[in-house]
Amino acid sequence: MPFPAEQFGAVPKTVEPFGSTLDVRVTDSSLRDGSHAKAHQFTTEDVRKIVAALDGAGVPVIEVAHGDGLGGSSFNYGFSRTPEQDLIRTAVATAHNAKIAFLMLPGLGTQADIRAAADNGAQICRIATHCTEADIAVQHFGFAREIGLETVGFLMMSHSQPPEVLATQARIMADAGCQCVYVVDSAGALITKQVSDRVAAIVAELGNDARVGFHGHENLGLGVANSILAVEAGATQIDGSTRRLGAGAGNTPVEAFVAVAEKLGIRTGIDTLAIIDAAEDVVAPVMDRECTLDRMSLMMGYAGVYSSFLRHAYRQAERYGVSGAEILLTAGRRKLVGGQEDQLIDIAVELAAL
Ligand SMILES: C[C@H](O)CC(=O)C(=O)O
Ligand SMILES: [Mn+2]
Repeated sequence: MPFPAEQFGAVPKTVEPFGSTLDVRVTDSSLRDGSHAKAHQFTTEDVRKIVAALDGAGVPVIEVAHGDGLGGSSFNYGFSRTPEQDLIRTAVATAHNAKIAFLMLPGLGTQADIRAAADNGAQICRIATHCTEADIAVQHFGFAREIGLETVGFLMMSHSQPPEVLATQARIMADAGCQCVYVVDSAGALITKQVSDRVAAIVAELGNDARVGFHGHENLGLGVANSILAVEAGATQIDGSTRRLGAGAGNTPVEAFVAVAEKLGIRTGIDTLAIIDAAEDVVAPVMDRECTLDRMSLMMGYAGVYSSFLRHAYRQAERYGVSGAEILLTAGRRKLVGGQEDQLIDIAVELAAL
């Protein structure tokens, strides 16, 4: 199989090897990307139950934060029920083996938020920018490394740029101290080869300077397939959410990815049967509803819309009595990006006036 663990012996000096037993390191994002699907209403008890189950199944990294990262709790993005640092503290106290990661978007979260998360025991700082704006994260990567955190960079809405642009942006992140740059399919719009080409371009650019990861959404039903293609193209970190608990139609389901990986001989270190049970018995009961590939989610993949817009679009459709699918199609045509949630209101108002 083309997934030798030995490849991690060659990681650059800035990147710690995963060890000799993993081919791919999975990050479960249910407690961060899933925050969008829960309208940011996670409780410490939800976190305790889910982290205990994921950690028990061998998930090596668990991400916890507001859906829009540290500092995301706001009028524009939606207020958190529980302060995110409380959620992070609970996750750290619960996990025996898993590392706890958090997300932050420069401009929303601050260095003080990063410091607080580190003080609360989080070990991995994931910094997300729109995929043409890596330069706004340079000081954040530097700071996170300075205080001893492992770093990940998210190039959001990666479908919107060609591989060579992403490679240039990945270089900016790696030079700033980012240890793994992710192709982030925020809209769930990437289709098979489009993933391979983007991952391969970044792998070629970064060489041994940093790893490459892939974060998928299920809006076109391709999360698992795209993630496997990412691994074949050289990605060594893969995101998913157990039971697909994430924005839009949800993320790559960790339990399905792990099952497929096992069959392909790709070692994730996760117990397939235990994660299948965790999905059914622990994560599903915490969800408001299943993350499904219905008309609205499919529209996001089809039109290239940021998955976190889903619940916002539902809300504005109801408020102004217009079609949610039309809101999303218009958002796709206008190429809205994360942070422009308020423009969904403008679109709904315009549709209502037609
Ligand atoms: C802030 C976003 O939810 C980050 C993410 O998961 C994505 O772009 O996808
Ligand atoms: Mn996401």
